[in-house]
Amino acid sequence: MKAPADYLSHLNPAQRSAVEHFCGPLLVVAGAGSGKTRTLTYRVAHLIRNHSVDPENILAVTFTNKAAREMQERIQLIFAQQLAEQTYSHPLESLPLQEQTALRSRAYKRYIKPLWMGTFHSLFARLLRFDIDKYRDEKERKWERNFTIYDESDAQSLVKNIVTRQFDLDEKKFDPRSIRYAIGNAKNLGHSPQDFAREQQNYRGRVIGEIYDAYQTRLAENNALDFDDLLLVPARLFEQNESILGYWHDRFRHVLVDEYQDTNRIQYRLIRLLSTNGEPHRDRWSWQQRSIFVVGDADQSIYSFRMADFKILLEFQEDFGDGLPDDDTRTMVKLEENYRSRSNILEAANALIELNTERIDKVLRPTRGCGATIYCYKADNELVEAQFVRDRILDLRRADPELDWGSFAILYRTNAQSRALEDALRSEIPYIIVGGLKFYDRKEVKDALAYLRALVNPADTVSLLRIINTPRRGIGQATVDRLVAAARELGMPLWHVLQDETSVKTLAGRSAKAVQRFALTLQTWQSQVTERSAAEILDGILSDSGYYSDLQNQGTDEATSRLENLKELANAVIQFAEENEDLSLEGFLANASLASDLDNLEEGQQAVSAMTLHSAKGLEFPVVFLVGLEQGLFPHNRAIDDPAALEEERRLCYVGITRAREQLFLSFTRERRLWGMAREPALQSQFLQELPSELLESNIVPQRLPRKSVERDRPTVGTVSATAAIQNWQIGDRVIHQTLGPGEVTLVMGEGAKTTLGIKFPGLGTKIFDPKFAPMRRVEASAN
Ligand SMILES: Nc1ncnc2c1ncn2[C@@H]1O[C@H](COP(=O)(O)OP(=O)(O)OP(=O)(O)O)[C@@H](O)[C@H]1O
Ligand SMILES: [Mg+2]
Repeated sequence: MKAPADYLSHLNPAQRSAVEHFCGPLLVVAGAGSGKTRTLTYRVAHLIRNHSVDPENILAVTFTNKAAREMQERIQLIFAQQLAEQTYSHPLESLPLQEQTALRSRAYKRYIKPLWMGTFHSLFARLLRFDIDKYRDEKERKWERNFTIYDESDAQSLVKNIVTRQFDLDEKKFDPRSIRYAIGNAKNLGHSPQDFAREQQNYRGRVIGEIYDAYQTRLAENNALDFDDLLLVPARLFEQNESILGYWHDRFRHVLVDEYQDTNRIQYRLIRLLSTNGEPHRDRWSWQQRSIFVVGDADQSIYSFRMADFKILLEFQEDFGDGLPDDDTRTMVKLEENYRSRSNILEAANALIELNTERIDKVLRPTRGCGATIYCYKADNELVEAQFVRDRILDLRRADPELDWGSFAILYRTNAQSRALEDALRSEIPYIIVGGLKFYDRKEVKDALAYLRALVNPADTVSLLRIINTPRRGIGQATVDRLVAAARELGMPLWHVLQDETSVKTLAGRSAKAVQRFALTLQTWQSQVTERSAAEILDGILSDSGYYSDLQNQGTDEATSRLENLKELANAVIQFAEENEDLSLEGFLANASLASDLDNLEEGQQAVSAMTLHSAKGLEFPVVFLVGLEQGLFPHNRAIDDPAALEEERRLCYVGITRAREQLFLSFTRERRLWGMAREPALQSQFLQELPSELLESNIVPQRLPRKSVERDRPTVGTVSATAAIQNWQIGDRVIHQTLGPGEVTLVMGEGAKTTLGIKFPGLGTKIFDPKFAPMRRVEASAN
């Protein structure tokens, strides 16, 4: 019998029961901040420590790479502490620093390294590195294990290339972005190009089907996968090949998933296949020595636009408990205490989410006392709003030295909102944009990665094309076109054509020389790929290709900053090698393609975090600013007339509020400049009105609408009587709508009781209403 583990004392009884549950399926459902992620983390430690599960047999899925790192650190600490007790009979913290480091490193090697812990994409990309060579797509095409991962912009440029060059279509009519989106959706539904084509009714759809088909061909030619493939290919592989599924099923005896409410159908398929080996029914016996453990909160489901479906969470018990005795407590644990937020913040969050109709009621009690009142600030415009945020951060820091920059988060609905905030913060406050300014999306970083990819996987024509004349080396577009055409004609990859003397000789003398020099530089470094470290190769290829000197010659501030970014990329290569004991370029490249936006946020980094609400999931901060609470912005314009979408926006607001531990600021503006247009009047978000007014303090004059007046579906701006509604509406009439604010009638259809109106709201476009039911009144009749 092992001594009880200390870490169990960090858990409440419900959390503990979830951690101690050994075999079979288990669902933990609970509201925000109730310790779901903590429970999952401790469970991994417990499986290893108490049930002697080999870490190799554990697959733990996190929502971000950062979350995976945090969990690993926590588990590493638990085992370092255990090793300290076993080896020295002393607590870890009492040992000399050197011993502590040695024990941590032993814990890392023994327990963390063999664990498979990460996002769906990173875990299944890793799995494909073992087995993708056994996969065949519907056209019997195959991929090699050194495949390249195309991120979104690579995928888009491939689509663009097909649209404009291969199909000779007008980019304006066949927008590569929306076609890539359609392909992504088809893939997420598991539809092949053939399935897709079969469903199309019109010409455009059929053309997109052909583009999809060509896109797949090009991916296969380039030995590349896009992000969707990282999940779709393993799912198909498992279904194609029983023995491969059998192997991984046997390997991952314990599967754990965080944020299960945002799982999509493909992710679900993977989890289900791995846990059940594809068998429809599992009895108690078949669950022996294995488990599936998921945690989630349907109220925080915010990724439906990426096909996430919280019904997957609601169906878990039926799904995995099928064949087991009908006993709720065996397959579900509820956590009902919130450890994160001050009670007043939690109360506001609970009151808001209760307005959603599509939800299951939950209990979420505070464990912490009341904190500072939530403050709601009305600003004149987005610049003043940004100044408010900056000034509050500075004030709070001055007042409380314990608050470091990392204690603050600024959350907004759309990425574009960050600019004004950045401008205000820049000179005085260190900040990072989580998810917006993607390091790996910067041009110079992408160029450098393309060089590296071309070295590792010369078949990767997309990367080759990106760098063939970057920096300019006299290989003009006409030359590139000829080379590409030659590659098609000869049926060989572009890379071979570049090295093929006969083809190169057909080019004009100067171009031919430039091509030869370029090919030679690549060849030289290619031959070093296995011998030198990734950092040396990066430095070497950027020097020899002339990339560095080109930037140095430019001498501008921008070029300097690009050089700094490339230096930072070299740091990333080195850091990756150290952390993963992996010196290979392939390893680094896979990691770089997957680097989630959230990776910009490092543990303990001294900076204010600014990010979209979507990126904030799972995180917590002592002080949170939730900005831009304006109707049309948040809730987003697209959601206002769609009840299901509006509920998702409300969940997003719930996620935002529940990120705050101590203090919450809300703000909105009177006017806002959006999408580079003139300033437009803005109206406060309905979510502000839905929060209990007694929990808020604000600078708003006149007073906020009393809470009672915002009960759903009850018009409150004026009383709309039947007679008032049946009036002679005319184009040009001015109205006030309860949530959308002032507007002007631009369209009148029908008459009397059957009138329908089109009303234009500044900044929101035209909306169609039945005046009998719309919560609005006429304030000024048209002069006509
Ligand atoms: N039993 C506990 N005792 C004290 N603190 C706890 C306990 N359980 C969790 N916490 C703390 O509460 C906070 C929230 O925990 P955690 O992030 O695991 O919640 P969560 O349910 O995953 O939240 P979210 O829904 O936002 O993902 C963390 O700071 C965590 O350390
Ligand atoms: Mg969590």
